[in-house]
Amino acid sequence: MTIDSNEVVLDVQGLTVDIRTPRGVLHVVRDISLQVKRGETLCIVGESGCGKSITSLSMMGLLPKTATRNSRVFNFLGEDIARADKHRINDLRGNRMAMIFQEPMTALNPAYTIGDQLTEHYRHHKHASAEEARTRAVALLEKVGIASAAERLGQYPHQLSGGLRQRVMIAMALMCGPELLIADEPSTALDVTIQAQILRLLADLQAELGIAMVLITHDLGVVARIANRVAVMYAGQIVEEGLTKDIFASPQHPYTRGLISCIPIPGRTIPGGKLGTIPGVVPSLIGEIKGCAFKDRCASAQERCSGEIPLRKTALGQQWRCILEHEEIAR
Ligand SMILES: Nc1ncnc2c1ncn2[C@@H]1O[C@H](COP(=O)(O)OP(=O)(O)OP(=O)(O)O)[C@@H](O)[C@H]1O
Repeated sequence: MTIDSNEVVLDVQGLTVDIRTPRGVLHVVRDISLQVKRGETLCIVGESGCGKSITSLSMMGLLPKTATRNSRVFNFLGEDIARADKHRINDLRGNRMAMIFQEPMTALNPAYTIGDQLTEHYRHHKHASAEEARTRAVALLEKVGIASAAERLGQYPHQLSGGLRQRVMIAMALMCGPELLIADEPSTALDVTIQAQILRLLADLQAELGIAMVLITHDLGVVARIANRVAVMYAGQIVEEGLTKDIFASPQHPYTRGLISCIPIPGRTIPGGKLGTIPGVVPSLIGEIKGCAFKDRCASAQERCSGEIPLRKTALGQQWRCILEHEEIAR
């Protein structure tokens, strides 16, 4: 299929999300900007608790009631969805944008058959007959690699293995032909061989259908395998962003360097023969973070890291937030 790879499907500028809790307000997402183009996979990567899931839920309009979202720009296919009403968001969700969750059992209803769950949304959004919806459901189950698809329609989620349930979730997300697919740690709950199959399947479907995909992961190995671009999140901010090949070849932010040093890369010699770790924990998200959020864990931090942190860019579009010069950062 012909893909206009310059068409921006999702354009988010200056997104902030605060969550009210009994302990105080958590500033979970702090002024982030992201764009995803048609036919592209953007991976958002970072440690647990850095705001990846809340970022993805905000894109789908699925934030908890205790959350407040603000943004300068929040466009989906050129439409300002920050101002769209509930009815419009419901219409877009599941129809033109879809989400795959980490644990399919939380998204699948145990009381309904796979067939009912696959077809209900489609019939509602596409005004399709039961027969049309069934035909599409069988075709999609086959597409995601499920054998005896027609018979599977009559089964309940608990009758399927974890890997099959995740395939059903992917089929369900694709039923209405979405233009944006958001996958939040889609393979984390599965065992390693099934993980690889699910990621391969997602990558193949994304390429074949030309969908814009946002993949949330804490695993840089996953990023290396399927992302075109990567956004590294830390404490609610994007600290580095760029093409995957550039980020792996020349990571600029000390946090990105730390993450990369934690994974085995073929052909790389590891100093001392041991993979790295990043000591310390993510800072509290309550209150303001002065200067660089990573400074307390950064081996290269200096006094000026507590001041204003500039956004730097290469000519090729890689950007990062760090005040230190290249030669000041510990290798
Ligand atoms: N409903 C909620 N109420 C209160 N705090 C929340 C809620 N949802 C998320 N948080 C907090 O927001 C922060 C970011 O959470 P988020 O789930 O986005 O992180 P994450 O990077 O996706 O982590 P993980 O990889 O563990 O899912 C965390 O501190 C989390 O505890």
